[in-house]
Amino acid sequence: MRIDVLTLFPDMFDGVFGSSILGKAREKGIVSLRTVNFRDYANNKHNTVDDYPFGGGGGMVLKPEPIFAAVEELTAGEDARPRVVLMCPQGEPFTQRKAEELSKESHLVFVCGHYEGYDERIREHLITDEISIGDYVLTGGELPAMVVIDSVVRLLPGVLGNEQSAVTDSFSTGLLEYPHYTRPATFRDWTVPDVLLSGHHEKIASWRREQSLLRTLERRPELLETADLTPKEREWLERRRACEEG
Ligand SMILES: C[S@@+](CC[C@H](N)C(=O)[O-])C[C@H]1O[C@@H](n2cnc3c(N)ncnc32)[C@H](O)[C@@H]1O
Repeated sequence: MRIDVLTLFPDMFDGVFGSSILGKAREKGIVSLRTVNFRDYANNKHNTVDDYPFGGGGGMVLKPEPIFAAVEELTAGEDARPRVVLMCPQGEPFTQRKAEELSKESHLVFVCGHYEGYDERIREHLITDEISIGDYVLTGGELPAMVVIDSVVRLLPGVLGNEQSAVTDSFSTGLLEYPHYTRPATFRDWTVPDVLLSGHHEKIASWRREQSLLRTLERRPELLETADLTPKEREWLERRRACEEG
């Protein structure tokens, strides 16, 4: 996969793109991660990328020309138009489903906004997706782009080793993940559930599924509405719910 990030602050990505899973994915050649400073595409002698908003008001607005020029150069000659993702607090809330969807693409371009925002024509005529990482406002799109890129790249085949798997991660199954324990089996009188020490794979799998269901019921009950559950599991959850309420 190829990922290009348009930003005015490329240095912000150095540590994140070179460390942990992203660094390894890059070393293995699974992903190419590149930052492009769209100030280099400014079409004026002072390299200005922002201007005052028409109609007045506070804050500066990112101009369309440098961002269009950068995206058009990065995507020139490609048969299919790549996804061009704008980081934006007004965008679609980011989810694991969206990460899965983006991980199927061969080329992604991320556009990081700054200041008050960007000229609306960028949204109307250049962007294919707008993503928000939550209902709060950050200074720029760099941190949100890092969040999205990390969650997409860890889903690419060959990125996660055996020691870590995305398959059972929270949200991948539609549920929250079950609790984990490791050695020692007893720590300060607190013991690990017996079943996990039993070596009985079927019992362990069924305990984990039950814990996943319970945890989701307690913390994110709305996820259960769309989760892939058996009729037996739905009945069991209903009984649990009734017990808790009654
Ligand atoms: C200060 S914000 C602009 C907010 C804008 N005035 C508004 O109210 O919608 C500057 C840039 O940071 C990025 N940004 C801020 N919060 C974000 C969020 N929750 N998700 C994604 N991007 C965000 C966007 O790229 C945005 O253009």
